[in-house]
Amino acid sequence: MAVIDLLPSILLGAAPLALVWIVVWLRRSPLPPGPRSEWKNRVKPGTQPWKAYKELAKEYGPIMCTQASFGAYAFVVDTAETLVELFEKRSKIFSCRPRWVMAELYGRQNNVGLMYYGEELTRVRKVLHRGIGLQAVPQWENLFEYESLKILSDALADSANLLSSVEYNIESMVVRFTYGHDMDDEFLKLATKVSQQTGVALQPGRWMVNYIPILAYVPAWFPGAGFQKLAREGKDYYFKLTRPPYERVKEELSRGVATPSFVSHSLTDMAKHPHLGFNEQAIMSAAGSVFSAAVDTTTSTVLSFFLLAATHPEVQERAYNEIMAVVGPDRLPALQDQDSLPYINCIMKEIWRFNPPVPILTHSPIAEDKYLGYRIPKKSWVFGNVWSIMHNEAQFPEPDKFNPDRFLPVEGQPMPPDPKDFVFGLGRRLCPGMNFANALVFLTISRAIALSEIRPPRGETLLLEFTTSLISRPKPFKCVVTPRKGVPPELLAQLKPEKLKALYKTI
Ligand code: HEM
Repeated sequence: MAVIDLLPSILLGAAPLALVWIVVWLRRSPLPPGPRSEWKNRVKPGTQPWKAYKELAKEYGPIMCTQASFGAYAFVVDTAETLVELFEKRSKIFSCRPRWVMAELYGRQNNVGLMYYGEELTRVRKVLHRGIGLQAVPQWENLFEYESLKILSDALADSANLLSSVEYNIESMVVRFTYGHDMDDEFLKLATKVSQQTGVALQPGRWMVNYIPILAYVPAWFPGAGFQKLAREGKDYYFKLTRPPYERVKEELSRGVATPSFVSHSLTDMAKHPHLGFNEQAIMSAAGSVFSAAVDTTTSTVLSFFLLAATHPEVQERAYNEIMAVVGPDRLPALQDQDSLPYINCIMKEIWRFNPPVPILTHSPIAEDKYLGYRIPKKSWVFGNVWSIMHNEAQFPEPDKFNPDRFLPVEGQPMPPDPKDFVFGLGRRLCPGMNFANALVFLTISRAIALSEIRPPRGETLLLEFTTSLISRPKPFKCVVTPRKGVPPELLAQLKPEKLKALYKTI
């Protein structure tokens, strides 16, 4: 019998199935409300999208569907409650990253920040937790001590170059911590190049392959497949940045001459504690991710401190008085003092609230889910608008005012949300370097206040403006850093190059 003769029976048999499918499809929950196609008119390129989303959320509510392109939906979450519900309470579902095929071709899936949810991510995050988590912080106390003093010493010596010196010092510290070596120019050039390339790979709307993943299989010689050549080049750069420094530590460790570092500790742990399940690829990925994750975010925080301190001298005075009352004039604040310095902690929270270094978190669900009766499809993009949550007028009155007092307890009044619960992310993607960053930022701020005064250049008014980028930081500004009057010379002497050199040797 010919197939054509069977066609009526096949169609008849398939009809009920098709009917069931159509009914299920029609009865699906709706998508959340949102501006859809109008979205592009409401979020102007080059302006901070987190502010536009905040305005849109006033019309559309705590979760809105902004756009859909090639079947991928994008949602923006605007309230603390919804973000905690999705990213933290349902973190089993919402802990993946959206698919960026171009970033995969660039080899960036080895970078933890972009890695998809799964076994490999769990393993790499375990390596990171052991190496940079809370229990690892005391081991690196001398590194933080050194770094906080070096940043201040350079700021006092040449405040005109504050922005570049802060960034350079943080870069050097991260390399020293990760591999136990001093950073050289070649590493810095490579890291800068890799970071630019990652930015290019992630550019929204630029790569057709992000929308039509099958294009990833088109060979490089095929007309129009120039992206393959770029991606190959990007992959080679990433390899050069992450493999040789790792191999060098491994080789030094085998000869017993490795300086303590994240990599040397992790390799030692792998050999001594097989039950941890570490492997070399996971250690190399973890180490290769630290630089990009740590430098921009920490630099943003320290620069925000200098800008906000310069524009708020009264905050510096109150913090100085607290340090004098708790620590006294004869020594510098140390990590152990943090819990006894509530006002300094309020300043840190307010800096992170005022300009969260990562204003928007990007997660993706591994399965379809429902929230408030709305459907959130699998693999969609879910943006957590941390900036908006940190500028919610109900919880943070006058949100555009820098006011550390808002975090001091007032009898009978509820405390506002702690910015640290949001600006470091949530759930299974929570920043593993949070305690590391906290230690460095606390020492840098408290020591800068104890030893110096930070002011705008004479006759100038500083603007509190921040960049529009994945990691937002203050726009270029100038401030003047001078030694505080009356500080005992022995304390200021700790900033001298020879003293710093001696401290560096103890790390
Ligand atoms: C003030 C400084 C910092 C801030 C504000 C910050 C913030 C963040 C945020 C928001 C995320 C994404 C979380 C999410 O998607 O939910 C993240 C991820 C990450 N951070 Fe940090 N971070 C800082 C410093 C550091 C430092 C010092 C390190 C390392 C020493 C570090 C290592 C990482 C890594 C490896 C990831 C990727 C984790 C993953 O995707 O699973 N961060 N950080």
